[in-house]
Amino acid sequence: MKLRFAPSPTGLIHVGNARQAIANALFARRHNARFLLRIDDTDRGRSKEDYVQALQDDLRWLGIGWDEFVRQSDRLDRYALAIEQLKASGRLYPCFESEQELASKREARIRMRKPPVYDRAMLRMTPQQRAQAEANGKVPYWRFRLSDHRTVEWNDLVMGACRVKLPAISDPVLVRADGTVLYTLASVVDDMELGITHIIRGEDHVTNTGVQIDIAEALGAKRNQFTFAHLPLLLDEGGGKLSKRFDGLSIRALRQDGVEPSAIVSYLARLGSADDPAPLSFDELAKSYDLGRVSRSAARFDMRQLLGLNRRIMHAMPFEEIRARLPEGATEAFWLAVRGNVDMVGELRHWWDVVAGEIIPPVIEEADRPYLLQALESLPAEPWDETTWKTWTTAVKDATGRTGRALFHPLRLALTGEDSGPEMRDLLPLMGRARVADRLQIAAR
Ligand SMILES: Nc1ncnc2c1ncn2[C@@H]1O[C@H](COP(=O)(O)OP(=O)(O)OP(=O)(O)O)[C@@H](O)[C@H]1O
Repeated sequence: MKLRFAPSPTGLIHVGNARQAIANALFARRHNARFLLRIDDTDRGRSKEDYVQALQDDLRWLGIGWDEFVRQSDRLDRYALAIEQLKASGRLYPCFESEQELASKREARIRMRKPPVYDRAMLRMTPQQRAQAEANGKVPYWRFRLSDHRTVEWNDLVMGACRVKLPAISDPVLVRADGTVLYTLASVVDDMELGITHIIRGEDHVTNTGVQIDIAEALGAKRNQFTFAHLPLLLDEGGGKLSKRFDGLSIRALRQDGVEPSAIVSYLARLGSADDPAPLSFDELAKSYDLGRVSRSAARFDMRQLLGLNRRIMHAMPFEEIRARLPEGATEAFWLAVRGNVDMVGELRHWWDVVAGEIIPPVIEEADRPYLLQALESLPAEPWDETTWKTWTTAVKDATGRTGRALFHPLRLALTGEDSGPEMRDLLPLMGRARVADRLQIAAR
């Protein structure tokens, strides 16, 4: 068995693309299959080298590796051979109509209430007419002649029984006038020659699949040579289509925000499936990965759910795993104190400033200011440990008669600048007496 993920390097990969990469990688791991990363860069105008690098970095960062790597731009000679084969068998035919001519034909068909399918006029062209067109300086592009009357059927691992009626589709252009090949053909040639057995991709390719099965068979593929799985598209939070052109939900942006790769993988692996997203390792996810449990309707990306998963992963993360990404000087005690209160790594800086740096002095209610100075008088001498907060607040309670929120809240606010956060019991020894005394005085002003 062999699978492939085949992105086009036309932008930063987003969570929708990543969902396909993850589905392929998990399925490959589950079935001990080979996994190929194929760069679909036949569109030279839109493909960028920087994106080829970026998508590999993003996949590696997600923990997705591959056994083989190919680029379509290195395989142009293979496509040229396939083109010759299809020309020789009469399945590729030259066309000369301009965009404008095609558009007016389409409009005419729509007016006549006929489906706007290409009428194959060029198939009826005589050799003399063709010679005449070329003599006039026209260079043909080439369409694939789809099988007549055929309905292509396959049993999709996600969508179930699928059918694509070829007569309802225009013969696809496979070679442009400048001789460059289109993705539709290049992809088929690669899948056949590189031994791909399972094609997992987005639902946007369902029609392509009907066409590509017909092309593959014209090139000698067996019936049902490939097994297909089309995953529904992932929509953004507003229900819109994700695009590489807007990078808000790119893997790169989530990484920069400090979201954990394992949270993204866990979330996308199970989003829109019968299994609830859970913080699992890649191997654990692979063990139970089942395309039959993926829903057939579009899934919607939900940032809150992803952050919820991220939070769960961070809460359980040992110090050694996070160490390199903590603010400089941060200790294990700091990590254990704050990890229950952060959604993302990016928020750690703030809590490090709270215990070891500066905070913006909070605004304290007038009535609480003298209270803070009273509390300062009861502040125990160092050394401090996790019992200090209790000892101190008990003394403050006895001295002031305050209890509950009136006792604790002004102290938390004065010391951290926040209404809530990690346990004060844990923060206090990290702050140290001098910083605590200082903050009480500043807040009481
Ligand atoms: N919103 C989406 N949800 C799920 N899968 C998607 C989504 N958009 C694209 N894909 C899938 O991502 C894989 C990589 O495709 P590709 O790189 O062509 O992505 P694309 O976002 O459609 O690119 P482009 O915008 O450059 O056309 C394909 O399997 C495609 O079906």
